Amino acid sequence: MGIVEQPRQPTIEINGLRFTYPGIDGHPPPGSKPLIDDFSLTLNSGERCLLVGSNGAGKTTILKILGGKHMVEPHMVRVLGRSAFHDTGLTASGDLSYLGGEICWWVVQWRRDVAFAGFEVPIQMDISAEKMIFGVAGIHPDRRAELIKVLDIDLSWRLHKVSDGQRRRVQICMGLLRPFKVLLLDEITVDLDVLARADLLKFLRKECEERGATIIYATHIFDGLEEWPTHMVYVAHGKLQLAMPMAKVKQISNLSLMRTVESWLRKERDEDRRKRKERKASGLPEFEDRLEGTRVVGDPARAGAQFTNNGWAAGRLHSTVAGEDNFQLSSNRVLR
Ligand SMILES: Nc1ncnc2c1ncn2[C@@H]1O[C@H](COP(=O)(O)OP(=O)(O)OP(=O)(O)O)[C@@H](O)[C@H]1O
Repeated sequence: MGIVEQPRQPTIEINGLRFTYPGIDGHPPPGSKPLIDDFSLTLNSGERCLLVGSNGAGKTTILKILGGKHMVEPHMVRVLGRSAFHDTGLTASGDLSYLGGEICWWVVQWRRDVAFAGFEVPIQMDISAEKMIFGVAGIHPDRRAELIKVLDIDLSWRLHKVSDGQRRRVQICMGLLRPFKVLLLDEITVDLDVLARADLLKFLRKECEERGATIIYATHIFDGLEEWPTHMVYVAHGKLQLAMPMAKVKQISNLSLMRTVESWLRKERDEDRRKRKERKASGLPEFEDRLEGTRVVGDPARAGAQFTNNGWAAGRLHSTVAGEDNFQLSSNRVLR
């Protein structure tokens, strides 16, 4: 099938998003500053957007909000014109799909730790890849066959015996079986070998070009990504720093994608260090906005995360990075 010119319709609309993780009482801790603040972005059908930023910048949080996993006011986030949190039909229908780095429920379910002679012994249920993949009802056989081929899955794999990368391939296949309209990828390719990753990226690109799907992909791995995205979004401290088409990124930086992102993060880190030094010199605590004493709810895997959040400081980057004047800050909510 050839490339079809897709009509430009916003599939993802983020309007002045603000978000703070709730404390133990389900409300943001008093006096806390929002983790995500004044974040606006619009993406259209067919666009593939790379979401980049340093560790703790807020990428996963943004993707989870878009995926309907955290509640925000309905007008702040619209996916296919609907509120992802309030309209559960979006994910139930498969139109919106979120694939995160976390091991999903069925991986956890077949590994249960049992007490045996005083030790915690993991027992694993013996399930085949075939049973998992063919267990999903209502999938077009051609799409299923294509994904099995793209991800090079051996249907006879017993999932308790395969490698992490092989298990991840099955997880990704399950997540892509239904023909999504919006796909949110939170670095899911770390375990994949170079061939599996390249073939998956090619498949995802085709999904956008032929079916008009929209993809946001948060990653720290830029190998083989040079020609993949149509747009780039850079987030720092929960704020949008840059949102632009890839062609423009290439205009403002003649470095490779990885070196370009590296230069942005280096500038950001240098600026953070400078601000901390200034605070310290003026007798203030080096880190702003400590959230000690709050408890985290909603995501047990992150239960300790609040204690590493001390470096979070409000405020947009004041210096610009590669491309200086070409930088478009969060007022530029539409990517062109
Ligand atoms: N459930 C939670 N409760 C409280 N704070 C959280 C929770 N999850 C994440 N955070 C904090 O929110 C901030 C942003 O985290 P997030 O996971 O969104 O960052 P990220 O950009 O995806 O980082 P990375 O590149 O390391 O994956 C971090 O400072 C983190 O400590």
